Amino acid sequence: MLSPSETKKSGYLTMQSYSSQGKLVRNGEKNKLVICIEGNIASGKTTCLEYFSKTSNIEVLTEPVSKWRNVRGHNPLGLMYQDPTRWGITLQTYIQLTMLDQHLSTISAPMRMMERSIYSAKYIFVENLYRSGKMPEVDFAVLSEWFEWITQNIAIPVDLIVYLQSSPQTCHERLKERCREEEKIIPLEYLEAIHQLYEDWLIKKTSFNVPAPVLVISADDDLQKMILQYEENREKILSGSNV
Ligand SMILES: Nc1ncnc2c1ncn2[C@@H]1O[C@H](COP(=O)(O)OP(=O)(O)O)[C@@H](O)[C@H]1O
Ligand SMILES: Cc1cn([C@H]2C[C@H](O)[C@@H](COP(=O)(O)O)O2)c(=O)[nH]c1=O
Repeated sequence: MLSPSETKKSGYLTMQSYSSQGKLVRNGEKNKLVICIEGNIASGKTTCLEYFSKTSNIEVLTEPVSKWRNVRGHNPLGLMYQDPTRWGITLQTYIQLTMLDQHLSTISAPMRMMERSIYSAKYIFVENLYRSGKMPEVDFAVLSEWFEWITQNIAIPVDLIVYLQSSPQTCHERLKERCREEEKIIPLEYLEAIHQLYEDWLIKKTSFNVPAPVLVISADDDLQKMILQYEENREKILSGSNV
């Protein structure tokens, strides 16, 4: 372990000190806001990020789905949808790594808006695989140990969660329209299960720790109305506040 005075440089990451909770923290980015856009599959997260990417002084990070579809020639996302019991751990281990990589990468602007988080990968998707009986207990235990080690030892600050709250039916329609090959077999029931986990986490707050205040935006509207909502909420989002 590094002592607080030691510095370890690992490319994009300079870990130099510990927080008051004893976690490794990055230096120099204390004043930068991190906003995570959360929501069901095809709820409109990427579209929302595209809209805000036109604002100056915001860095936008979309989910690294292309990596999940192609790691050294393999497609863990596709494999997971074909056989979740066999490949769920493979996909979720890789997603956890790539999300951690995004959280720890240097922020190039005063504010970062990113799609989902290491938290939703675990609290929504791993949880869903496990609860639906598609992830073996041992796989869930190993992923949970990894997640707990990461979140207990590394500071992963999030200032605001913007929850795009949409009905599973809307997401199902949009998902069919988007037509990602791997997702063609997703039934409405899958989106309903993901929706319920999101609601328990971010609205009822009865399942897992919520790492930041939550701003809820209803996302069933057409694109024009969504833009109006984004404008109505612009100030809150850009100041990292839900009030
Ligand atoms: N408000 C909206 N009304 C209609 N279609 C939308 C809306 N927002 C996004 N879409 C479309 O729905 C699909 C999923 O949107 P996307 O932004 O990729 O969702 P996510 O990133 O949450 O998975 C895309 O085809 C997108 O063009
Ligand atoms: C974070 C996360 C995502 N997935 C799957 C769900 C979707 O098929 C894609 C992400 O697409 P979206 O349109 O951005 O929602 O990846 C998963 O299976 N596990 C996860 O942890």
